[in-house]
Amino acid sequence: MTGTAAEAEVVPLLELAGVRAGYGAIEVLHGVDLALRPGSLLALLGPNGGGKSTAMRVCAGLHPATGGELRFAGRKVNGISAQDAAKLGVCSIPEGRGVFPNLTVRENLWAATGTGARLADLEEKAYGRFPILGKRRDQLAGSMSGGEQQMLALSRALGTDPAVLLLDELSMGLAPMIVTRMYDTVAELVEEGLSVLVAEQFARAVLPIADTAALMLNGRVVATGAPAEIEGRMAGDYLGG
Ligand SMILES: Nc1ncnc2c1ncn2[C@@H]1O[C@H](COP(=O)(O)OP(=O)(O)OP(=O)(O)O)[C@@H](O)[C@H]1O
Repeated sequence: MTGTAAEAEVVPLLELAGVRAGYGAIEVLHGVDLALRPGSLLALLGPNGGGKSTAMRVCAGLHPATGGELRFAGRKVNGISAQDAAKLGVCSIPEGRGVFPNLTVRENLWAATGTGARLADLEEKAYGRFPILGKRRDQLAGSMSGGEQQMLALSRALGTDPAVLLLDELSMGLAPMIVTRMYDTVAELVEEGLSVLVAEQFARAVLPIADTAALMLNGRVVATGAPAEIEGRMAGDYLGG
C-alpha cells in the first residue's frame, strides 16, 4: 500500500519533518521524519531508548521540538500545547495506559466528558466495544487486569472522537492473546477511518495491521516503508519474540 504517485500526493494528517528534541542539553531526536497518512496505521518500531516515546510526545504537544517542523494537515504547528493538539483531534494514550487507578471504570469515562461528550454515550460505546468493561463499571480501574485497563484507556480516548490516535507501547505488560485482541480493535478503528500512530517495541504485534512502518534507532528514523520491507531490515532481536 505504499509508493504510488497518488499516495505520495496525499497530505499527511500528522507529520514530523527533521524534528529535533531533547531533555535539557541532551538532544535525543536528531532530525526525525515521519508522516501519518489519513485513515492509515503507521507503526514506529525500534529498541528501547531510540526515542519513540519522545517523538510521540512531540506529536501530542507534550514535548517541544527544538528544530524541524511538526505539521498537522500540512500546517506547521510547532509549539502547540497539548490542549490545542487535542482540539485538533490528536489524542494520545501514553506508555503506562493513562487511566485513573483510584476511580471506577464509570468515573474514568466520566473524566473523559470534559470535551463535551455525554457519559451515557461514552458508556454505550465503551461497553459495546468491550463488554467486560460494562461488567466492571463500578470496579476501581487500578484493580483490573492490564488488558482491561488498556481497553478502558482506549475507550476514554475514543470518547473524544479523535482524528489521530497516538498509542505508545500498547503491548506493555499484556499477555500475547490480549495484545492481539487490542490490535484487532485498533485495526477496526483504522477501517472506520481513524489515523493511528503506534510506537511499539514488540514489532510482531503491530506489523500485521500496519500500513506503513518506520524503524527508529538512536533518535533517527533509519527506514520507512511497507511493513514487510521494514521487517526484513530489522535484526531478529528487535522483533521482540
Ligand atoms: N524525562 C527525561 N529526561 C531525560 N532523558 C530522558 C527523559 N525521557 C527520556 N529520556 C532519554 O531520551 C532517550 C529516548 O527515550 P524514549 O523514551 O523517547 O525512547 P523509546 O524509544 O520510547 O524507549 P522506551 O520504549 O524505553 O520508552 C533515552 O536515552 C532516554 O533515557
